[in-house]
Amino acid sequence: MARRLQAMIGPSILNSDLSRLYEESQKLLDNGADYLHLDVMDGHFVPNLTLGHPVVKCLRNKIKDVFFETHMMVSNPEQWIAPMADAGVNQYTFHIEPVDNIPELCRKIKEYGMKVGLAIKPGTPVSEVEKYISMSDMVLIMTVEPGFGGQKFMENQMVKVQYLREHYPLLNIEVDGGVGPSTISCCANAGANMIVSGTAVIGAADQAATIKLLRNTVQEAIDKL
Ligand SMILES: O=C(CO)[C@H](O)[C@H](O)COP(=O)(O)O
Ligand SMILES: [Fe+2]
Repeated sequence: MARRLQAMIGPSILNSDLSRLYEESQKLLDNGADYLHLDVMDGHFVPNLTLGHPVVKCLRNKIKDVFFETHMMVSNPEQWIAPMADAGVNQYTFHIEPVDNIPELCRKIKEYGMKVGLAIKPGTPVSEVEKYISMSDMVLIMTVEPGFGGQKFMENQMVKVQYLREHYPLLNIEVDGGVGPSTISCCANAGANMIVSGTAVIGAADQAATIKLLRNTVQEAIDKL
């Protein structure tokens, strides 16, 4: 059977009550999340700090069979490959902007048994990431400036998603930043299939219904491709 794109919702726990990281994560999964998007910041690549591999490892000890993606907003992504692999991360998504040898990093991430995600900031042209698609499992198009949750969705980034979907029909394309019920159609129609949503899901009165709405909107758009 031919491979088919799948709509997947990966909530970001960035704006949740981080003192209850496990409970908040488990609640998201019980409410239908397909994977967890864990935002790692180093206070250098972005002006904020979040969590690192020790916390991811503790979370992994409590949540066994769920796909963990770490979104590495760090200046030296090479440094954290081994610790994140050891922490049980499934996909290591890094920003290409500060990296000199992207193929080498992709190779090393795979060597450590993780999938490769390539992320670009809003100001980075899609041509910069296109060169490395064959070495990756997913491309992340940021729809806010990385660093903080709760920002406004940048609709002008959809041209990048459209371009990638048109040229790479089976590529996993993720969007991240300001995505929720009011912006999901835009992402779905452009061709994104992996959806990160933080504030909109965490703050939803009905988390399960919100996750379902996001996934259904994306799956319907994919099925029309
Ligand atoms: O990478 C991120 C910020 O740099 C977060 O994943 C993203 O902001 C999700 O949160 P929200 O949906 O609230 O924007
Ligand atoms: Fe993120």
